[in-house]
Amino acid sequence: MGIWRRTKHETMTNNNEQNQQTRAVDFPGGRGQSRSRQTSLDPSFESSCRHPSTSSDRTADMALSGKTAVVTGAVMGIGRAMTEVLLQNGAKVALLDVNESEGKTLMEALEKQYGQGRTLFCKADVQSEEQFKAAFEKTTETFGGIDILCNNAGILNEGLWEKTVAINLMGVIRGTYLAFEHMNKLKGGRGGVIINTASMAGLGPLPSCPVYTATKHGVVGFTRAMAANSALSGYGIRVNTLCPGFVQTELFTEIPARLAQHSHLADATVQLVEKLGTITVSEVAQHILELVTDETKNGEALLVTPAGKQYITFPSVA
Ligand SMILES: NC(=O)c1ccc[n+]([C@@H]2O[C@H](COP(=O)([O-])OP(=O)(O)OC[C@H]3O[C@@H](n4cnc5c(N)ncnc54)[C@H](O)[C@@H]3O)[C@@H](O)[C@H]2O)c1
Ligand SMILES: CC/C=C\C[C@H](O)/C=C/C=C\C=C\C=C\[C@@H](O)[C@@H](O)C/C=C\CCC(=O)O
Repeated sequence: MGIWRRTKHETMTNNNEQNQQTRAVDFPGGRGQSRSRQTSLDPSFESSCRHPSTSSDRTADMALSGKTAVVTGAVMGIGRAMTEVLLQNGAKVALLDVNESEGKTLMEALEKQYGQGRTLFCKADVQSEEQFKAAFEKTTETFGGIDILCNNAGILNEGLWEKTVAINLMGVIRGTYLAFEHMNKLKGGRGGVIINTASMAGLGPLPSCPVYTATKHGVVGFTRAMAANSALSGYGIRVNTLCPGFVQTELFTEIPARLAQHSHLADATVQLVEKLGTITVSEVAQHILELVTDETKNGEALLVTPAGKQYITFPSVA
C-alpha cells in the first residue's frame, strides 16, 4: 500500500523540504496529490507571513512582535510549522515536546535562523500536569508572560485508545486550563488566544479511527464551549480550533498499524485520502495567523483542506 510507505526517518529528515514544497504522495493515477500553493516559507509569500529576522529589534513592526507563544508538539509536523509561522511574524516561542534530543537541536537551528533569545525548548508531556505547568512557568520567567497557546500535540493509535484520549483531548483541556490561569484578565493576566489543533475528523466521522474521531470532536466541542465561557466571563481570552484534512507528517505514516483492530478499513481510508487529497504542514500552519490576530475570531472551527479554508457553521440548538 504505497500511500503509507514513508518511514519515520524519511519524515524527519525531510521536514524542511516538507515546508518548502508541496509533497506528492504515491496515489494511483496521481490523484489525491496535494495542490501546489505558496507556503509560509516560500520567498514570494508576503501577504501574511514575514521573513525571518536575525535580530530581535527587527521584529518590532511585525504582527506578533512583543507576543509570546507556547506550542505543544512543536518538534515535528504541524507544530513545527506553526512555530515557524509564529517566529516569522515576530513572536517568541516556547517549544514543548516529549522529544528532547530533536527539540534541542531544532531550538539551536531556530535561534540561528530567527535570532538569539527568540525560542525556548521545554521537555513536557501534555499528559503530565507537573511538566506542563513547569513549562508554562519557565516560559513566563523567560519571556515575561504568555499571549498565545497552540495545543497541537496529538497521536493516532487506535490500539492505544486510552493514551489517545489522554493526549489528544485531556492534553488540550489541561493546556487550556493552565493558559487560562496565566492569561485571564480578571486575575492579572493580559488576555490572549488559544488555538487547538483538532482535525477534519473533529467535524465528521473517520470510520477507521473511532477513538481519534471522538477526541477531535471533543476538542471542537471543548473549544467552542470555552470560547463562549470566556466571552461570558470577560476573561479576555479567545479560543479557536484548526481542523486540517490529511497532512503529510509522521502521524500520517504506517496507517494500517495505527488502525489496530480497524486495519481492515485501511482501503476505505485510502479511498478517502484519494478523494480529499493531502496538504503540507506549511499550508496548514499559515492559517493560525488569522485565528491569532483577528480579534473577532472566537469559538471558530477552521477547516483546511486542499480545497481551501472554510469556517464551519454549526447548527444552532438554542
Ligand atoms: N497529519 C495529519 O493528517 C493531521 C490532520 C489533522 C490534524 N492533525 C493533528 O495535528 C496535530 C499534530 O499532528 P502531526 O501530524 O504534526 O503529528 P506528528 O506526529 O508529525 O508530530 C507530533 C508532535 O507531537 C509530539 N508529541 C506526541 N505526543 C506528545 C505528548 N504526549 N506531549 C507532548 N508532545 C507530544 C511529537 O513528539 C511530535 O513532535 C495532532 O493533534 C494531530 O491529531 C494531524
Ligand atoms: C488515517 C488518518 C490520518 C490522519 C488523521 C487526520 O486527523 C486527518 C483526518 C482527515 C480527514 C477526515 C475526514 C473525515 C471526513 C468525513 O467525516 C466528512 O464527513 C467530514 C465532513 C465534513 C466537513 C465539514 C463540511 O464540509 O461541512
